[in-house]
Amino acid sequence: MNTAQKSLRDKPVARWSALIIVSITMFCGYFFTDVMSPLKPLLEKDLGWTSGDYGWFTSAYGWFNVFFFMLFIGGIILDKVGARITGLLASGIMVIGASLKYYAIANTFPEGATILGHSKQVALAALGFAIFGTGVEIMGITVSKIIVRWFKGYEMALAMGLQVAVARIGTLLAMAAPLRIVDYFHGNIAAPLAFCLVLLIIGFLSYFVYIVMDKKLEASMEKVEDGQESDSEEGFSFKDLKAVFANRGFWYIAILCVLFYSSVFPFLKYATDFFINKFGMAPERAGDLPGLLPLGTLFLTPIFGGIYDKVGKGATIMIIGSILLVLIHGLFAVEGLTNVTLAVILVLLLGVALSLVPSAMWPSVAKIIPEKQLGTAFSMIFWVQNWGLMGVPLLIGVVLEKFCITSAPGAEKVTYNYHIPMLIFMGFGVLSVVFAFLLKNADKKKGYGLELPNMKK
Ligand SMILES: NCCCC[C@H](NC(=O)[C@@H](N)CCCCN)C(=O)O
Repeated sequence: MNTAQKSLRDKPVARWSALIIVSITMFCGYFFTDVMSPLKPLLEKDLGWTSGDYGWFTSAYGWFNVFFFMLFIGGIILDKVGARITGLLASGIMVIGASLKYYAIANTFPEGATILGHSKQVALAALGFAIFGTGVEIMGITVSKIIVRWFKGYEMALAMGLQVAVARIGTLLAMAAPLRIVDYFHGNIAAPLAFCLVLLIIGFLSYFVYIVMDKKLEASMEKVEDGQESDSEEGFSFKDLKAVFANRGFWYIAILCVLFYSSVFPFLKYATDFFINKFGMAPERAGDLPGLLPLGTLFLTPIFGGIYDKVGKGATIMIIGSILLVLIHGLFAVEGLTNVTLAVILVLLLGVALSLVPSAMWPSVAKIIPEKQLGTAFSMIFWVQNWGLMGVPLLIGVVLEKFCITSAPGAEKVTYNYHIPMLIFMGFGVLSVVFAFLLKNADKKKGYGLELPNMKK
């Protein structure tokens, strides 16, 4: 009898239950990450923010991750103390950061009070978002490692795809719900944040259930020969870090990651405003259009993940997704193309791209990097990616304010031409294609197995 069968991870109900629990925590995190995006026009109109303020505030998500190496520290903690404590800390940090952001938006501050050249409100909201961003990103690497722990040798890409799909429901709600919630609460712009905060607390509490499951898994793994993978045994070492850095495949995937995501998530931060300005959509409905993007990914990410599990072709999937990005942002950039049906099609296609690349990229990390270095590797990839999540929204905000205003100075409503921002997003797409090809080439030479199925026969 195969003793490996006795581990808890070998029981489908157990591993899928673990996945559901951690997915709920991430869902809440993704909802909060993007909840302010559809509110950009309102922040400008009601609270007097500028595009520059908005870009700066949005970039705060990555501040601590990038400059204080919080992902790196999170990765070390994860590898040292394991997913139980790290996940609890991370989701607690999410709640703290979100509370501060809510406080900033829900209150008014004396006029003229500034911090770092921004109004006190913008600065406090940014600080809250920076704290939250640290928590949600560390939670992201923790969940990645949890999935590998439970699903390696099983439906790993499908599981990662489903987790991301559930998280995308959070993004979907973040696009479609906030303006409706504001409306329902008679123009209270902080109401969507309060709603999200409650969800985050639920996500935090649900993580306690995972902790119980993880303890049981560890106990069951101690009993089997070939599954001795307890958290305490996987310590961080600088040797591991050196090994990760010395791996060319790691760099290709990390650079592809920052380029690809730089043209998707920062785009989402401005998408509502873009559709209002370019396609003339009514502000109350403009959030619905970017909401279509995560909608498609809900179904497609697990489908593409399943294809990768069974058929392989991971590197090719990433190339196709990157090429799609170039086409989509290229068409968005064309001036005069203002047909709403076209916008819907392009957003849906962006959803396809956002399903293709992540469904193949994340499971591929586990093929390039040995499991004991995975915590370190995921944290370093997220660190590289956070430069884009931080820098690109800031860049777009500055570009909009400096070069794209089309309304007369002092006009009640500021309007923008999004041509240059869309060209910037397209540029990231072009570079993604280059790095996706480099990755495929490296796979051929080094034999990572990116074109091979994930599932054991
Ligand atoms: N197993 C890894 C899954 C990562 C999913 C990936 N998330 C990220 O890259 C995060 N670092 C940033 C999320 C920003 C959310 N708006 C994803 O595709 O969502």
